[in-house]
Amino acid sequence: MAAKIIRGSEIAQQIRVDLKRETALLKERGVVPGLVTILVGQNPASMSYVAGKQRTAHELGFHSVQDNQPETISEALLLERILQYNRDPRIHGILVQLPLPPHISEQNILYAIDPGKDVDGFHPFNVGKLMIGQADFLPCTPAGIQQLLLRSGVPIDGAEVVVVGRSNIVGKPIANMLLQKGDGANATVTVCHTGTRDIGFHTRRADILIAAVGRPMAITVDMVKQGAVVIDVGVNRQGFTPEGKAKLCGDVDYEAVRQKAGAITPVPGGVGPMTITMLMANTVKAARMAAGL
Ligand SMILES: Nc1nc(=O)c2c([nH]1)NC[C@@H]1CN(c3ccc(C(=O)N[C@@H](CCC(=O)O)C(=O)O)cc3)C=[N+]21
Repeated sequence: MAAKIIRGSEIAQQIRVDLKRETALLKERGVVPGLVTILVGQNPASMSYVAGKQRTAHELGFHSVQDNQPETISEALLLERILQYNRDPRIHGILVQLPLPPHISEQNILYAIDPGKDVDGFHPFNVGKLMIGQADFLPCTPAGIQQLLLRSGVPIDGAEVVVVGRSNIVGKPIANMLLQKGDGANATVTVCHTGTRDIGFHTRRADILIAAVGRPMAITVDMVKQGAVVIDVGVNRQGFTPEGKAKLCGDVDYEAVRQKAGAITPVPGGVGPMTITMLMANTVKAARMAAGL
């Protein structure tokens, strides 16, 4: 039987309805969630992501600021802008779109963001809190994955989860989150990476397989257990649609794997829309925290 399709775009929409209501209630108390997205340079993919974030922030009624900086901006000037947003009481969330140009140290930038405004959850303080199960801000893509699983009724407690990929923004945090004690977690987690001897050996044991590799067709049907839940985090651009837009595909051989999996997320329309929505959820949370609510 073909897999159930986990529609991230629909689940994201449901969460946005709640966030919009919560934003309206906050506004009645004089608090308007404020988000700045800082984009350095003109990478087309980054421009499209940041536009999606701004559009969503507007829809929810946020105070939203798009700060575009030239590719040539110095690290010192970018740091200065961040410190300015750290002090700005209208701004509750600061997102610096990654990747940054090679002359700017990502680490220096991420360390400069006020941890209380770090809605990406990338500051080492927030990474550490996540590790000990006390996160204020879960990183957006892992938070989106967890919500997809929870809201699709996928059992996580006791499940064998295999994560393929060990990035700081997806692989490592989702592995940590699903490993925690408590609801929406308590899984047995394996993390595979480019140094893993036989990735298929591990993935075939997975009840929940999370692909965050960054390469099309990295997960083939022979690597998936019958009935497994497959979460595809890949956003790869391959060719163009007839309308001339970049065509997206994930890390999973979708057409083949959907015949074998129990459930699967599509690309687009799976994890991506959830990532943006969790950014909005974190911004609402940052605004509540700043107001002492
Ligand atoms: N500081 C920082 N924070 C991020 O959260 C961050 C980042 N840098 N750099 C790049 C990655 C990637 N990312 C995506 C967000 C939304 C979609 C998304 O909405 N995708 C849609 C399609 C969008 C399209 O058509 O281009 C979908 O999958 O349906 C994808 C990818 C956030 N990232």
